[in-house]
Amino acid sequence: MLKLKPSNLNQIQKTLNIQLAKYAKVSSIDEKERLAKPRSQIKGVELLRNPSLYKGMAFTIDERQLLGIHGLLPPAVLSQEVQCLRIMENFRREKDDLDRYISLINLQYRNEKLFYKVLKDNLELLMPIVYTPTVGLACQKYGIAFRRSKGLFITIHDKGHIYDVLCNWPETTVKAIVVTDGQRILGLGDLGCYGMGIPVGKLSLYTALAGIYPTHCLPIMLDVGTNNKELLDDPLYIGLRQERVGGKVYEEFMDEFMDAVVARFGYNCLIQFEDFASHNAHKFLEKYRNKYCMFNDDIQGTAAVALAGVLTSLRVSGIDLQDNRILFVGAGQAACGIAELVALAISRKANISIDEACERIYMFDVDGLLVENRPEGQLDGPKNKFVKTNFTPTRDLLNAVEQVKPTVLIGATGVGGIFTESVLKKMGELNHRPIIFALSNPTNKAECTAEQAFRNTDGRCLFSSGSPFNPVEYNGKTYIPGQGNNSYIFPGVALATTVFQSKHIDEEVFLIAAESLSEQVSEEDLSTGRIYPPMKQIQDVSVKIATEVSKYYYSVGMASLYPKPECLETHIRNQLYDTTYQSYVPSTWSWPEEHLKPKNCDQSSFYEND
Ligand SMILES: NC(=O)C1=CN([C@@H]2O[C@H](COP(=O)(O)OP(=O)(O)OC[C@H]3O[C@@H](n4cnc5c(N)ncnc54)[C@H](OP(=O)(O)O)[C@@H]3O)[C@@H](O)[C@H]2O)C=CC1
Ligand SMILES: CC(=O)C(=O)O
Ligand SMILES: [Mg+2]
Repeated sequence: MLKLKPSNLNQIQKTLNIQLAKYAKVSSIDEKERLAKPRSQIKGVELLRNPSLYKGMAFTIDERQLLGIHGLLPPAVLSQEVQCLRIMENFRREKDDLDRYISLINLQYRNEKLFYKVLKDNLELLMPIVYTPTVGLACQKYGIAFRRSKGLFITIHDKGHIYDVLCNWPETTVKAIVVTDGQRILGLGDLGCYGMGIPVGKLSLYTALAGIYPTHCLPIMLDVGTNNKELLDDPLYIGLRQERVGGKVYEEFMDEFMDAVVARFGYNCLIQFEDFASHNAHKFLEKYRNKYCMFNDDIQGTAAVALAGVLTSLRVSGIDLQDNRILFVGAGQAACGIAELVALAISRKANISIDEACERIYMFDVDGLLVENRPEGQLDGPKNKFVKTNFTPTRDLLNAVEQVKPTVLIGATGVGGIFTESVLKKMGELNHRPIIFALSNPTNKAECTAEQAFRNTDGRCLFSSGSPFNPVEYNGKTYIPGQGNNSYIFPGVALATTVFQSKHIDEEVFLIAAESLSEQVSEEDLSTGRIYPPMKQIQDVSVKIATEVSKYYYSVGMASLYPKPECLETHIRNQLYDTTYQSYVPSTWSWPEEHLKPKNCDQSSFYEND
């Protein structure tokens, strides 16, 4: 019997390694292709139930035979383009937006590539369905809209076992999580477990607007109960039927969740906080921002999109940033987040302190203008730095506008119509080009409509809203309202963070994102009244934001991807999710025979007689 000499074993191994390394170089399958292949060779009916692999009638006859699904589909083979036509035809036939939402979400559950192809190709039409405003309606009606579970539901009763629940998620590579506890869903209040529509919707935009792989994204609902009585009585309610757990138990639950994510998916896993109640949003941001890779979209993402809108509008109004008076209506997480970032931008631009910058910023909350001597407790929290002296207390917004004489009016209250005709007219009287943002979502919570803003300011205002409005015809001119929504920011920030594996996201990132977004608004856009780039350019916008943010990550040593790619933008573009179907039939190359045998050695010398 022949036995290998141990010394020669090493040599064979070495030679083989070199050959295999060469081979691997030639045939290296990149991330995109690897993910597109049927994982673990999923076949048969299981393949038809896997949304990341499913292609519907686009499976070729060869694929159907090879994968054991021949006969399980109608005989015709359709291209993805024809499938898209069918989806859009059905979309038009649906009777209302909720039905359109349900059928699109069903498509996402069934065939991810087709869903994202259709969404990307029809962004202006479909964004208002998968995102605000319809996603708000869908959350309110989630018991009816619910078809199939998507994402993870972790309840307060899982406390002590959160890591185990995370281990039930089938994907091992999760790069981004959007998490909510459902307490402040858009401007709709506490929707408990029905709020899951928001993480699902936000992550759909991670893929559609920034090309982040859907398999890398995980929506999570932290169900700690709900204080919404209607939901507790709703027979279709999908969550825990109990009041919200708060206090120490809730905080311990959150701490355990953050640590469990790191243990399961690593320090680089990005955690986007979404639609928590204001006090919790601020508290968790302060507590976790330096310890985990996280950000709060309602505070920081919103801040960046609003600052970008202000910077762009100032190109038209011609007033330097530091010379503006900015009045916020609402002093919650969105308003305070924007105010703080604007203050940072002013202090940098004018070379003044943050306190001096805050002097240019005014706030009006449910109890009126933020002035000194309010009853105890009313001025606590981040709004405290914007309290003014020398102003008369008022609960009347028009009076507040008359006193402050703002050049910029920003609403983030969740109170529809609070910018009345007289408030808007006053803004028009005070300013040649008033800047008016009605940021509250969904549409019926907007502080005013686009039409009200343009009409009451003789078409002179620079307007944006959180939810989309149609173009407005006024005095023979068409005005295109901007959509001041954090969806212009979070996809690009998440793209840079996941591709270059930053372990933290600091405030500078949102300043950079805001500047980058503003710079991408062309003079042509401005001439039509747009203060944000058109929605159809948004994937490109996200890549450019990601490029600027990644330059910053490398400049301060926050990136973990080394060696640093030569061109950051090209590297980002190479990572993007591709919605075209991949072929599942093996390509025709064969393993080259000569790579299997060790070269330049006499094989007989490897053996010795037993
Ligand atoms: N466009 C976008 O990208 C985003 C939009 N939003 C929208 O902004 C809105 C607010 O969200 P958020 O900041 O998180 O909510 P919060 O609950 O944190 O803040 C709401 C604020 O509005 C104030 N308010 C309520 N009623 C009135 C009133 N009648 N007059 C004046 N102020 C009032 C509240 O006052 P008090 O503090 O005294 O209670 C509070 O300061 C929501 O509709 C949300 O959808 C949020 C994030 C992003
Ligand atoms: C857009 C968004 O994040 C919100 O309205 O809460
Ligand atoms: Mg939100």
